[in-house]
Amino acid sequence: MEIIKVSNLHTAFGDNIVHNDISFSVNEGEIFGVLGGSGSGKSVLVKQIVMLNQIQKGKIEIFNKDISKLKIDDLETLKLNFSYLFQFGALYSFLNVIENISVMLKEYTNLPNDLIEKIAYTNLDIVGLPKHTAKLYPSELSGGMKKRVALARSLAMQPKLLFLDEPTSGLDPASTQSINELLLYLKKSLNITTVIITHDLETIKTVLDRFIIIKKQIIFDGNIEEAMKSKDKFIQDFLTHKKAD
Ligand SMILES: Nc1ncnc2c1ncn2[C@@H]1O[C@H](COP(=O)(O)OP(=O)(O)OP(=O)(O)O)[C@@H](O)[C@H]1O
Repeated sequence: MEIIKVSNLHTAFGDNIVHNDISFSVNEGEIFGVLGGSGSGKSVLVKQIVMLNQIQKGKIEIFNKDISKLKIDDLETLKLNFSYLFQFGALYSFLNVIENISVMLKEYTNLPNDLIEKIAYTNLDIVGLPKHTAKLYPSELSGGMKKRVALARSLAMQPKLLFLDEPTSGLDPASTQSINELLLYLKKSLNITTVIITHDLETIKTVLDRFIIIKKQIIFDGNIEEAMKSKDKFIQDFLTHKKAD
């Protein structure tokens, strides 16, 4: 089942044409990648899907609903179904780990505090962080741990759709691998549909079910095996990192 359907999207800022007739869809339960060189419009595209940026021309449907036609109340309800980790890992420095994980639950639900704490501890465990990290502050965490806390905070709202912008950026290879393993574990255990913007070759090869590569238009839509077989030089260079940035 298609969860997101983007049709004939055009986006331009002045003379700068960023998206020229972009169409693709994301299926339920898959980990879908949005790839492309720097400035190719990945962030703008994802922000349009999560309704942080306006759609200029074209259509985006989520759960079969045209998001530009929804009334404000229906939009707010729809937004509760997804989490967007913009600048993945940005935590509140003055809150400890468990308070950071609880933030959204406190803001968007009327659940009692003891239940919020229980949910927060469950999500701490889901992302593989031991209980004793609960009272630590962000300054006391490694980069990989911060990303896990940010992920736990998003998962606490039980989203059906998760958007991750560069989930492994700034991490060493070992931490990157463990975040990639976590993403695969989450897919298996929670069946969330995930859209990831990434440049990381390991993530592209091991985590993504399917991906698009954009360069004004969609120049590739498929899985890693299909991409590897492509004769297109840009795609080959992209997958060997000659053109990923
Ligand atoms: N509000 C805006 N006003 C004008 N131009 C914008 C605006 N937002 C984005 N752009 C332009 O749109 C293009 C795409 O930007 P975007 O941030 O989506 O790129 P990206 O693919 O995510 O790049 P990167 O990998 O470097 O993060 C860029 O040329 C950028 O300068």
